[in-house]
Amino acid sequence: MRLLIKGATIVDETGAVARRNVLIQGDKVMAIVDHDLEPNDDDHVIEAQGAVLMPGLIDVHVHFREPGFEDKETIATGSRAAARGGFTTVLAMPNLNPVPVKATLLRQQLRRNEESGLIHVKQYGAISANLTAETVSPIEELAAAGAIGFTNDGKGVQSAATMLAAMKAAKAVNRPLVAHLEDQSLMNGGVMNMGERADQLGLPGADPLAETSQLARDLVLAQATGVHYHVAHLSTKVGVELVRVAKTMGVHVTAEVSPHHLLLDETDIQSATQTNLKMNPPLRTPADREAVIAGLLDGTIDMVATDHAPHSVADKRGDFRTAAFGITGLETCFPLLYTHFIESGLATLAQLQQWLVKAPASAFDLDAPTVLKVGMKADLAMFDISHRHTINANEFASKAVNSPFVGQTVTGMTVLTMVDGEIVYDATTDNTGGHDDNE
Ligand SMILES: NC(=O)N[C@@H](CC(=O)O)C(=O)O
Ligand SMILES: [Zn+2]
Ligand SMILES: [Zn+2]
Repeated sequence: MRLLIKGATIVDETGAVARRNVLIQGDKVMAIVDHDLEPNDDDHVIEAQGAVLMPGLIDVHVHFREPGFEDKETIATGSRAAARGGFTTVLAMPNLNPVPVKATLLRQQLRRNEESGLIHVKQYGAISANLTAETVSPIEELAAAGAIGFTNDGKGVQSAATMLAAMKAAKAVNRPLVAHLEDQSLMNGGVMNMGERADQLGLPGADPLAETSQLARDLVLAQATGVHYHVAHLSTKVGVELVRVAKTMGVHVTAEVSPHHLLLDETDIQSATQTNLKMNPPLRTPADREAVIAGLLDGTIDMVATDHAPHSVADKRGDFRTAAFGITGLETCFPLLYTHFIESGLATLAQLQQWLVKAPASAFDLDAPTVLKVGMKADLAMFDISHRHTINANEFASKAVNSPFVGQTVTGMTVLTMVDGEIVYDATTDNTGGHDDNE
């Protein structure tokens, strides 16, 4: 069977926006034309009516929780959430139980991802055992087993010697080293950003120097080793400045920012019970938020990654002192960015495609399509950008509902997601959600 998508809005190879008819056969895009295509009798025809068709989105930072924490999310539910968000490739974090810290575990994990994943689920290996050990894991073996990169996400690498050894090993196998920046000695048991807001709420604040001092250290180590160093969830103004300077110094550094650090800051926290505003790194100041926006727009920050961090309702219960760190992101990313960056006129559709497709694919050397063209693998997502809706936790395909964006009205909705030419999400038959109102 062939799939004919009529009247889709695309960003073509030159970056121009055009209206096209797109023919998909097997796992490939066979034709992209501006004239009518006569469908065969058994062709599946979809009227796009101007919906935006792009290569499937790529998220280099997700938590799928399986094995170890299946009450929060599984590979099946996480990848359904990804498909519903228009993502066709994700890179899954290793804060699992067991942590994939040797080749046998990594291979098992890749098998799980392959068997249960509705989309392409790549896997990071851990820098060290338990995400905290000072001895670096067997990175060469893990790379040979298929690790896409290395990180202890969830924990900062406390020792410079450990980080240096990890970078040397990652450089030797030509895989990226991804850093969750958190110097434990500067955290003060913080549950939000240190400063006036934390004081007003009477909550312990984490010093932003925990991020920036470790970043400064790592950039120096990255320069010395030549490793590809990738900054996870960059959240501070000084951090953006450090990355900017490092790039001019020739350090091989890339950086991601999360939608929530672009769109929220600590002033959004009105009460300690709003636990869906609790995550690591914490929401920072308005000046930090402005700086990460500017950094994304000027290319200092390369890409957006959601840090999809599902937690159960029980884990997010209580207040900032007790609730788990982290929020979901896969199902709200596109509409939030579309609404606040494209519709508002701050950026173009081509830039959005850069942040969510091209930059992640190129930084992590992924075999994913990055531009809509004939012959491309049919990993595709289509978004209705005339559709406005209010984000509703009941509709999430994720097991989790811990999103601070529930209740916000946004523009843009995934209508179709395809992986290798197979439809993995279709809004017209979407019945993935199933959360009770009072969950
Ligand atoms: N971002 C978070 O607040 N939490 C993440 C861990 C992480 O990304 O550091 C999680 O695994 O829940
Ligand atoms: Zn992290
Ligand atoms: Zn994370």
